[in-house]
Amino acid sequence: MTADDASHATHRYQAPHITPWATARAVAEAAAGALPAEDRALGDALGQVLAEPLVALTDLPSFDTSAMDGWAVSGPGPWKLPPPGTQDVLAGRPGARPLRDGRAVRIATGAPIPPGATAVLRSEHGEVTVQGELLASRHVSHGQDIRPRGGECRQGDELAPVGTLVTPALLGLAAAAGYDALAVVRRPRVDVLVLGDELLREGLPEGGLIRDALGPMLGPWLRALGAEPGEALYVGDEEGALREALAASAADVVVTTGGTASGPVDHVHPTLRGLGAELLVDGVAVRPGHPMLLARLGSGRHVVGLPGNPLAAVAGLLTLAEPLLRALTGRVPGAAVRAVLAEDVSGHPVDARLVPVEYDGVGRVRPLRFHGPAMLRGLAAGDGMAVVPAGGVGRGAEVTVLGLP
Ligand SMILES: Nc1nc2c(c(=O)[nH]1)N[C@H]1C(S)=C(S)[C@@H](COP(=O)(O)OP(=O)(O)OC[C@H]3O[C@@H](n4cnc5c(N)ncnc54)[C@H](O)[C@@H]3O)O[C@H]1N2
Ligand code: MOO
Repeated sequence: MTADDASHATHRYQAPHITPWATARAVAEAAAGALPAEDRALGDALGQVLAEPLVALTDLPSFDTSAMDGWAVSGPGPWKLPPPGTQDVLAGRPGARPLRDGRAVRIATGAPIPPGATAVLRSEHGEVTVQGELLASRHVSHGQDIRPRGGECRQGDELAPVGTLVTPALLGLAAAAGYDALAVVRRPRVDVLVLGDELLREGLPEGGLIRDALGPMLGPWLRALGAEPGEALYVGDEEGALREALAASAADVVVTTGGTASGPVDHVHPTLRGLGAELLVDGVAVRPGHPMLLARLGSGRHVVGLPGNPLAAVAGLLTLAEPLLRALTGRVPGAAVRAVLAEDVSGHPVDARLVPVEYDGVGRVRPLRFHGPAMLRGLAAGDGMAVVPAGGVGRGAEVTVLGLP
């Protein structure tokens, strides 16, 4: 044995260590911290996470405003109206003239309340007499249907803390509060390397070749997890191809598919070994997907090795890529979703199982057929993946359900 062989023999890769499923997720989440902040225009920030608190840049509303179409009135009625042809008070038009006691003026929803107005009378609650006087058909209380300046927030109020996911609703709030851009955590760049000479990128499977199911699935899935995925890159099974592809990538995370097992062309372990990578997780006690791995390259970048069987790859995505990307994107974990099983689900004797499930409409989940490691049919019909502990669980038991994008 040469010195080089000896170092390999004692290296951690040579002693496969199966990590419990929950531990693997915790290791992946702890493997990285949030990436630096960047400014993004509102239109480009969806799905990123606030790197700074959202602080109101203005009072909201920023002026006293009418909540209804009708008349701005001053004091108790009846009220005198301005002569016909006088300008109404409309939304977006500044400079409403002051209203004296006993006077009223027509006003639109969202228009600034004229100085001196004490309430808004809704159009359906007022009547104009032939003498041109406005009468109310019901009592008008002081301040009625006036939205006061600052009723929602004052300038400087914190509207959302650091770590908040930028949703469509948050974009609307940010715009209302005066923002054109947001400081958000940069999206991790992820390269997807699809391994395998047997894969076709279009057309029908033939002659022992099959369609690549992972390239088309992983990009959108990674984007939903907050990443910026590149185009899938196809890496042949020849010696050295994976090493070159890893060396050429400048991404924060490289996700590989296939080649994690110990077949003759399974290059992931030997390549990582050759690069001196640190294996943080090397095999997980979960079915499908147990050959999945997580490694850190010398540059500090991470490699998530997903098994080639498509449902096993999804198990690896949910177990390792999701927590790692959650850490890199600064997302806070949502509350675990728990649901009651509508049917018994058999378990693996020692490993956890991830089983595609659908909601049954009354808050329970039922396992789906076509859940074999090489199948996506159950998953594509599903609402989530139930985590079934070793030994299985009976109908009526509660399980954790991992959501799908
Ligand atoms: N002797 C053993 N053999 C295998 C073991 C084992 O423990 N001992 N584990 C099995 C399990 S479990 C899995 S999962 C696979 C993992 O294999 P790899 O990650 O090395 O993946 P491949 O061998 O490259 O492919 C497995 C399977 O998946 C198909 N595949 C691969 N890529 C794609 C793709 N992009 N789209 C669709 N299908 C894909 C590939 O054709 C193979 O059929 O190893 C088992 N073997
Ligand atoms: O567990 Mo493999 O990951 O069954 O397909």
